[in-house]
Amino acid sequence: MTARPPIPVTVLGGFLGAGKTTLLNALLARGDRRYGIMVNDFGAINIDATLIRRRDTRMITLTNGCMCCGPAADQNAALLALAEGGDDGIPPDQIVIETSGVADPRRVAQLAALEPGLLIDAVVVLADASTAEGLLGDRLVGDTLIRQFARADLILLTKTDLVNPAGLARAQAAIARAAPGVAMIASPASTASPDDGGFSAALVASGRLAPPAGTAAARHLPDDDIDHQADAHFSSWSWASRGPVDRGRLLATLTALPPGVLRVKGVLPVAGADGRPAATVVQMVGRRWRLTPLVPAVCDTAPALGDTARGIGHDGQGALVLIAATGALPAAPDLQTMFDAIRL
Ligand SMILES: Nc1nc2c(ncn2[C@@H]2O[C@H](COP(=O)(O)OP(=O)(O)OP(=O)(O)O)[C@@H](O)[C@H]2O)c(=O)[nH]1
Repeated sequence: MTARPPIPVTVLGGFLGAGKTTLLNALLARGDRRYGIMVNDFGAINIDATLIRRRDTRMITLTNGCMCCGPAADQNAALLALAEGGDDGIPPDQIVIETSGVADPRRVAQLAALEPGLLIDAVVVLADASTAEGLLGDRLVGDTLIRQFARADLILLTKTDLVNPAGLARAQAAIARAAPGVAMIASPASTASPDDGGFSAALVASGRLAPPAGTAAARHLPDDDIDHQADAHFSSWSWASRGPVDRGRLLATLTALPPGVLRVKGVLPVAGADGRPAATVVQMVGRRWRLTPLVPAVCDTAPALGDTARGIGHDGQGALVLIAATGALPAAPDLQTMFDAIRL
């Protein structure tokens, strides 16, 4: 009997809204490999589980907290379930772990590496070219980004379409100062895109989604460099719409949020001028927001294990998660009042 070769595991990290789910969707859209996906989201509801368009893909979701600080047993039990394959028992060709935007992806990789059947092939950390410089210098969140970048095998600059060449050069310089010696690639702005099939797809197709040879194993920093309390620096608040919401009031509410709110994401039944609600993905990264129709996940396989987001986007169900540095999130009753007022 021949021993089964270890399954390669790619850990996808990067700060809140850097583009991890977009990249993952581009990867899945290629349909060339059998992926096992593990998604960890920060907040009480795993919105990413709804946004990942999986096809013939086994997915496990872990919600809340930071995977790197949560119980290793939970993460590794989930990974083992993925590695065993679905009902057909066929193991995936590759496992991709999307960490939450506040996690230390290297720590996630270190825990996964404890499993004998798995082989870490890369910790890939995404950097939003339009926000990286500012966030790296931010008193509240800068350390989280520095740690993520410094412990990466490869840094991918996303959103290069949103910056001019000088802005891109500043972002690259700031990241290089935070993570000296870590390989970094950016796509030409012409191929960057907010949608799947843009930057991420071009990157995946180019075969560059792997670290230069020899760097993957080299970046094992001492354990005391790990911030085990990363998730304590961030707070989240979630809201269930329980019915349709008004588009105009939603936008007014999003733009009225204080700048300390770093990330808003969710799926809501949004009613436009004709009054008919449509399941809509709500994305806000910093001050930049985007509403797009929900593309239903293609689920040829069993529902995601641990999927707390099932039902969201259907039957008038909607939910939003807000994330901010601890102390920067408005009081829960105030948020509740603001968002309750957008209901139809
Ligand atoms: N302009 C532009 N927008 C992008 C790009 N990549 C992603 N986005 C947008 O950025 C927003 C956040 O993208 P996600 O892929 O959800 O980011 P994420 O890292 O998974 O977010 P979290 O899981 O909350 O940390 C979405 O509105 C995307 O459409 C890009 O290359 N250019």
